[in-house]
Amino acid sequence: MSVRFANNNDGWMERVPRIQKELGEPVIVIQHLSKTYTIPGTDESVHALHDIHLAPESEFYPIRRGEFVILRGPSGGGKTTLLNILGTIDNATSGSVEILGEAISDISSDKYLSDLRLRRIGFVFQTFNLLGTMSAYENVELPMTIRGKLGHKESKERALMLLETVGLQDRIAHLPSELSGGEQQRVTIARALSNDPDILLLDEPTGDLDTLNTIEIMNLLLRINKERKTTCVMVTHNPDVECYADRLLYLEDGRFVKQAINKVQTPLVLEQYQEYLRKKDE
Ligand SMILES: Nc1ncnc2c1ncn2[C@@H]1O[C@H](COP(=O)(O)OP(=O)(O)OP(=O)(O)O)[C@@H](O)[C@H]1O
Repeated sequence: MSVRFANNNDGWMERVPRIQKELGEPVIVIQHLSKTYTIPGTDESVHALHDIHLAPESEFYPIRRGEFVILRGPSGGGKTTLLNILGTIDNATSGSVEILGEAISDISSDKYLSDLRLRRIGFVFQTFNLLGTMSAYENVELPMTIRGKLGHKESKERALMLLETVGLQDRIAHLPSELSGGEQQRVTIARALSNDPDILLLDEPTGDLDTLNTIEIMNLLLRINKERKTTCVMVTHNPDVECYADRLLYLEDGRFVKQAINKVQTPLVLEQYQEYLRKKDE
């Protein structure tokens, strides 16, 4: 699909389809973003992203504060690559990336980027990545201890409050190995929220979960997105959770090929969804 450029940036929000929810200012803007991986020891390279945009001038406009965006598309399409670049854990080969009004570039220092990640971006992956020797409570408290902004009492209170938010007030002393997959993912989400990030980046957060836990985790994310206005960018292969997004972006062969808007975010209802899955299997 072609990228349509206007003559200027003025009034781009007028072109954006209206949704029920109020969104804020742009928090992710990318222009001419490309990523090529070179395969070590060979002349071969893989073009994971090709000149993509999330920009005022493009039909794929910037991601705005409070927006819930789901990235979909076939395997190898570039979804994780894009998420890693947005999370500043990988570099673009060319193009520009602006996160929360700050330009990210090759010359951004490691200290600056790690500080940005610690303060303003939360990560949730398919595999829960919890520290196995630490309790749920200690896992959630850790990023606050690393940041060092809160005193011990405040960070303890905040960790307990976050564990309550994700419904794990009765599991605070459990080790990850003593928790179910859904519970571990809740701890990961609580940990990702510990420094009150502006953006949550989620890579297949329900990939390892059953139907009930998928719905519970998606409902939790929806609540966080709406109540805290946390911008969510989530990669998933599950088309059934598209209803949770404000916007769906489809990436194929390293390019955005399609975008769809949900005027209203709609949670799945467990019984109806189970019935739908049963009928689909018949
Ligand atoms: N570290 C790497 N080195 C070389 N090639 C890579 C690397 N990471 C990703 N790629 C390649 O870049 C392309 C995009 O990969 P990416 O993981 O971003 O796709 P994806 O859409 O997330 O796929 P999936 O849905 O299977 O997770 C693929 O062809 C992949 O093989």
